[in-house]
Amino acid sequence: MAVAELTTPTWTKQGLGSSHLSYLSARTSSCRRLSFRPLRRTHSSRISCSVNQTAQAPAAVETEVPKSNKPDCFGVFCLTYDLKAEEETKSWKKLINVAVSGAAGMISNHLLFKLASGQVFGPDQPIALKLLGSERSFQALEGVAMELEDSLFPLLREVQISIDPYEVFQDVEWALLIGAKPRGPGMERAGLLDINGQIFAEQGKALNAVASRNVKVIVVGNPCNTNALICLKNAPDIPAKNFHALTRLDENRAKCQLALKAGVFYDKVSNVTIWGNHSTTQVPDFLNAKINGLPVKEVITDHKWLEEEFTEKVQKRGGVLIQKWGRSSAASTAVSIVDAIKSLVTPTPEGDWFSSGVYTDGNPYGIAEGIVFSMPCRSKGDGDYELVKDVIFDDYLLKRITKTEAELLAEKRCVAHLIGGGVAYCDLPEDTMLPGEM
Ligand SMILES: NC(=O)c1ccc[n+]([C@@H]2O[C@H](COP(=O)([O-])OP(=O)(O)OC[C@H]3O[C@@H](n4cnc5c(N)ncnc54)[C@H](O)[C@@H]3O)[C@@H](O)[C@H]2O)c1
Repeated sequence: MAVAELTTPTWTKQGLGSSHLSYLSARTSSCRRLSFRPLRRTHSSRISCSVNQTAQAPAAVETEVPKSNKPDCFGVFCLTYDLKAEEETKSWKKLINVAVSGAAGMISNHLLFKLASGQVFGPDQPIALKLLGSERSFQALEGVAMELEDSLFPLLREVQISIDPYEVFQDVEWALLIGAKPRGPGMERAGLLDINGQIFAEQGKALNAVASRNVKVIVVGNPCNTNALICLKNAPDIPAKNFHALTRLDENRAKCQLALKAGVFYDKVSNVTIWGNHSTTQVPDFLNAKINGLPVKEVITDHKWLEEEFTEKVQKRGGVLIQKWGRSSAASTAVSIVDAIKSLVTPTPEGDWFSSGVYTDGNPYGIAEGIVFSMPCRSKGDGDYELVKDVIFDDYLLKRITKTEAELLAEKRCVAHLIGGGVAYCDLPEDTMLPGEM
């Protein structure tokens, strides 16, 4: 069934201040009828479907001035615009609440519009966006919300902006945690782990207190694996399995490099795992990866390239991009967040898998427990995942996995004070932040 489509509305200002505009008419693409429910009115007023899109003069409304009963909403999203219950059950799904932190940042500037358009959760999934920013970014956050208003996305039913995670995370089913502090001049990596770790400890506590008990959390802000660990340790009432650290951009970059080397389009590349940390110790796995269903090592016979250049190309991609573009890779990161969500809400194609940084407890590979480590996952499309069992290892792969594992264990020691592990002890061997992601 076609999705309701909001068009140029006839509107009226109702003395509530400039942000309180009331939609009086709307139409659907299939010319169905929508109901409009001004808040605090006793009746729903049914508006006929109209295809007339010429600008109409503002119409006076003679009923009591509607006031929002959604104290935390933004502008036009304080008004309810919903389908009649019986239409809703037939066509649209129940509203989902999605929180995005760092919502005024560069990555979010791409991601939010994908979420609101239906590209991520589907064209029948209405969405409430709850935007978390920092104090410094609050005005920019209002700007973002205004752009969302002006985009007239039919599926976008609510927008809330705040700097308080306890407000923003209320009842959320997805939390996309992008906001983090960049590394300041002279700041050691350990310093960044601590400063951002505190943000994720607080956000973990807030999720634990107010989010849906089955919330899915994707941590993007760096260092994302250890931030995800901190977050999940501070949210003991939410399954640890629900927390992810984003390594999908690395997977996508690895697929692109393999496709380029093999001279095939990237849809022919499958079964690519990124093992470990989202840092320069990450391990893009070419042993288990396939091209046209064949092992990569059979298709790319230049094994020296695979062992010596491929990994570096994946790791340095962000840095090269900054040199060309003058800014970091926000658009492709947003795309990879979309990919990561879609991988959890749609069944994984037969025989394939995707990478995600997930909690290691119970993993079948012998990786140390109690850390967040990127591993190969499959999903039935229900938001959950299972780890893939039928992968192979050789000495080359194991050696590198051990190195990235050691790094994550060192990061864990560094943030012990934030995860209930006693006194922190920081012995990070080297700086392994990915170029371009400070
Ligand atoms: N995992 C990945 O694949 C990947 C890829 C690219 C970037 N990153 C990381 O994502 C993060 C965001 O990148 P960006 O380019 O959007 O940065 P950005 O600086 O453009 O945006 C970050 C936003 O977060 C906000 N913020 C800071 N502290 C906050 C807090 N406590 N709560 C809410 N918001 C807060 C800032 O005000 C800013 O608006 C960085 O840490 C970056 O390193 C991760």
